[in-house]
Amino acid sequence: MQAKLLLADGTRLEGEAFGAETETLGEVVFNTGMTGYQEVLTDPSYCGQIVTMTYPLIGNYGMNRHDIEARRPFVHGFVVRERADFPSNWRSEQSLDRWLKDYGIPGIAGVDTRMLTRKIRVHGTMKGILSTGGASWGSLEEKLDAGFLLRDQVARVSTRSIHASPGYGPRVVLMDFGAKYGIQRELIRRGCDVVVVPWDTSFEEIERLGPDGILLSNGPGDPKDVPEAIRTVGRLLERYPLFGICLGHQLFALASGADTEKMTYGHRGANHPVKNLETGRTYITSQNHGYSVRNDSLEGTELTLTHIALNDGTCEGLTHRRLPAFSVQYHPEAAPGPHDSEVLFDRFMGLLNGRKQEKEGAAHA
Ligand SMILES: NC(=O)CC[C@H](N)C(=O)O
Repeated sequence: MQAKLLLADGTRLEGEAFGAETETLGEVVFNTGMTGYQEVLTDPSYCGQIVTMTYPLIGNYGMNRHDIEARRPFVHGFVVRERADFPSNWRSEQSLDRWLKDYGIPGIAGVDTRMLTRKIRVHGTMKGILSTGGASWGSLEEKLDAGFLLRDQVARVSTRSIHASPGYGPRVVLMDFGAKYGIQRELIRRGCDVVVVPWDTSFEEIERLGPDGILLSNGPGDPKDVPEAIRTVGRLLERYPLFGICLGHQLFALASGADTEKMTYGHRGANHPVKNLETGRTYITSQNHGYSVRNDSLEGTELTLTHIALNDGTCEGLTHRRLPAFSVQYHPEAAPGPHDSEVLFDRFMGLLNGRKQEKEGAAHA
């Protein structure tokens, strides 16, 4: 079956259909990871996006239950140069094609992904429509014109109810804006008592859960699309130790008076160099974002720029000067990606334990 991908600038790409037979509209973005397509497909931050992989062969190690990052995928479509029909790996349980079919996600293969990526690098990410159901170019043009990109992705991907992973360590309320499992895994590995709450949980409700600290998760879309969450974060910040990751980092910045902006084509891949300005060390990081905190908006706030991207100088990390709160734009949970930055979870544990001891000290005094 033939598949068609039409971009907002009029570019028409034809290829071979795989995955589900359907039609989907989304923001066309590219990811440069050589491996990790399974973690990419299941990262809820891709909700509403059609992802192009720049690595030319995708699907060769199949799909397994262990490497998924959320209860289901939210990505809208998948674009590859060549897909592997016969995966070969001892962990593989299913082919990429079968898995995409099961979740109703369309894919297109045989596309010149280098040309597509260069286009996005120059003109920026753009709206596109992908059809695997035999639609005509004319009907796709109409639908692309009339269709619009989602703005309510966080509400679509966040958990609907509060749930816990009990532990004996400090209690962390994880605000789920589209959290990857990797974040919870890192907290549980450190013994935390994790309570996951929906993105729009009120300050009062979080307070009733008695947290020792707050983790703001990654998530899809423009951080300014969730103003109620920004207000809640502003109040939590004054009260609890806090760690923000990716979208969580952007919400922390907005709640502290800084500003964010859309990037031309963003950072999506597993080898983005980031420099820690405090130590001078450079880390290789996993990233997936299309917005960033404006460095020039930090003046007049209580935030200090702690990390920058070495490719373009954009903001990758912040610390609050008065409060025990910090954030990074990249993914320390590293799924997919290098494990360089796991230490950030230890830094957060340091803040949590400090607070727990303070509380216990007060109770015994
Ligand atoms: N992975 C994320 O949390 C991404 C944050 C935000 N949606 C962005 O694209 O910048």
